[in-house]
Amino acid sequence: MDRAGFVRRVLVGDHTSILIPDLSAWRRGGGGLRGLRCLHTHLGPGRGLDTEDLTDLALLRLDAMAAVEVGETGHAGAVHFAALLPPNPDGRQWDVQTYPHPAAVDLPFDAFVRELEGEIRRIQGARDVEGQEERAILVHAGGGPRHEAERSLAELAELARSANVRVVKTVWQRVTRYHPAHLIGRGKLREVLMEGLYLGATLVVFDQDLTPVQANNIARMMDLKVIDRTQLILDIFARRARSREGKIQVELAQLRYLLPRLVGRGTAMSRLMGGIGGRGPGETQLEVDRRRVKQRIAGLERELRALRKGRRERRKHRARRGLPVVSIIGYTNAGKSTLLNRLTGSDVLAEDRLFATLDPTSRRLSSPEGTTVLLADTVGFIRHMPRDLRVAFRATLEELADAALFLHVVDAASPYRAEEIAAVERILDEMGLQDVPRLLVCNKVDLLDPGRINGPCRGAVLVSALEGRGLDELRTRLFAALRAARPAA
Ligand SMILES: Nc1nc2c(ncn2[C@@H]2O[C@H](COP(=O)(O)OP(=O)(O)OP(=O)(O)O)[C@@H](O)[C@H]2O)c(=O)[nH]1
Ligand SMILES: [Mg+2]
Repeated sequence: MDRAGFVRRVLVGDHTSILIPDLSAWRRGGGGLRGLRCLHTHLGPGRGLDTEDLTDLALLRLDAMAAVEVGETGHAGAVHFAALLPPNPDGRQWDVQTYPHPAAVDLPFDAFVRELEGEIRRIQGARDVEGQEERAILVHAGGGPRHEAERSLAELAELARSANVRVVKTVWQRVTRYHPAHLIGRGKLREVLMEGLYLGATLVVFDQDLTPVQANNIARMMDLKVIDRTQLILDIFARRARSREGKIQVELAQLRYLLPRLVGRGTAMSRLMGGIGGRGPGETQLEVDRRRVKQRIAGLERELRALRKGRRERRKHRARRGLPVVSIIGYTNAGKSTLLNRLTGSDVLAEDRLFATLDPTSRRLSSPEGTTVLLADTVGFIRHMPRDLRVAFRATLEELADAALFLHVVDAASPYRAEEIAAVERILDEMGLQDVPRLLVCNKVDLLDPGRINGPCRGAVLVSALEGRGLDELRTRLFAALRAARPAA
C-alpha cells in the first residue's frame, strides 16, 4: 500500500514465503523511506514477524511491515506491525507492535510515518547530507590480520576519494568463508544498510570482487547501488580517460565486466549498470540488454583495432628514429608525472589522486653529453589490478616492452612502500617484463627523516620530484644505467 492507503500490488505466495517484486518505480523521498508498506498474512496463530520480514523492512526501506495472523477458519487474528527506528542508544533497528485484531489498530499511520521521516531527515541533516555527491559505505570482508584489512580499506577509501565519492562509513566484517550467495551474511548486510539509511548513503562498495551471482543477489536485496573494487577502479579510469583510445579501452573493460552480471532485466540490473553518478558504460543505461551490450562490444573492438594500427605505425616510426625509451613506472600516486615534469620541464597533469594519468605522454630528455632519450609517463599500477583492465590496456602497456630502461618510482613516504614495490614487480613479471633493466627511484624524500631512509630505499636514487632534490644524481645514474644496458649506444 502507498502512503495514501491505496493498494498498489497484490502478491500471492505460498504458505512459507512471498517474493517481493521490483519496487524501483517507487522512489524514495526525502527521509529515505520507500513510501510503501507491506501488509501480508501469516497462516496459523502465534506467528509474529520473522527475520525475513524484518530484513525486507530494512533492506527495502519500507514504511512498515505488517503481518496478520490467519486462523483455521480464515478469520483475521492478531496484527504484528513493524517500522524502522531512528538511531537510538539501545541500537534497536525497529519497533514491533502487536494488536489483537486489525480493527484494534489505532495508529494514525500518516502522522506516524511523517514523523519518522522527519526524524531521519534531521539525523541525516545533522550529518550534512548533500544532494549531489555519492556517499558510500565501504565493506571489507576477509579473514586476514587486522593490519591487512586496514591497509586494504585505506586504499579503497583513497580510490573512492579519487572517484569523488564521499566515504560515510567503513565496515570490516571478519569471515572465514565467503557466503556464496551474498559474500557476507544477510544479518550483516542488513546492519550495513540500516546504518546507511541514517548516514544518507547512496552506494555500497565491496573491497572484495563480487561474483556475478553475488552482485545480482545483493543488488536485488537492497536498494542502494552496489559495486566492487574493480568497478570503482574502472569508474576512475572512465573519468580520467581523455584520448579516444583510452575511452574505448575503459568502456570495453566496463562492458566485459558487466556482461556476465546482466541476468534478466530490472532494477537490480540498472543498479549494477549505473556506475557511480551515472558514469556506467553505454549511453542508455536502463534498457540495455545482453544483445545490445554484445553489439556495442563488437563495435568498440572494431574501432580499437583501427586505432591500434595507427599506434603500431607510430611505434615503428619512433623505432626508426632510434630514440631509446625510458619508461617511468610505479604504483599509482608515487609521483611519476611530477618527476617527468621536473626532469623535462613539462607540465603534464599531476594530482593527488589515484590514476591521475591514463593517457601516457612522453618527452625528450638529453644528457650533458648529448644522448637523447624519450622519457615516457605511464598508467600507475595497483595491487590486484583488475584483469579486465589489464587486458584493456594491453596496447598501452605493450609499449613498455620497447623500453630500454624502467625508472621504478616509489613513494618512499608510504607506510606500505615495500608492498607497493612488490606489487609493481609482480605485475612486471606477469607481463613478461622482468628482464628490462630497472632503476629504483625513491621519491618524496622531503617527507622523510633522513634516518628513515632504509629498507628498500637503501641504495636507490633518492629524490624529491616536488622540491627538485636529487635530480642531478638521477640523471647521471639514468644515463649510466642506459649505457650499461645498451653498450652499443
Ligand atoms: N611531498 C611530495 N609530494 C610529491 C612528490 N612528488 C609528487 N608528489 C605529490 O604526489 C601526488 C601524486 O603525484 P603524481 O605525479 O600525479 O603521481 P603519479 O605517480 O603520476 O600518479 P598517477 O598518475 O595517479 O598514477 C601529487 O599530489 C604530487 O604533488 C614529492 O617529491 N614530494
Ligand atoms: Mg601520473
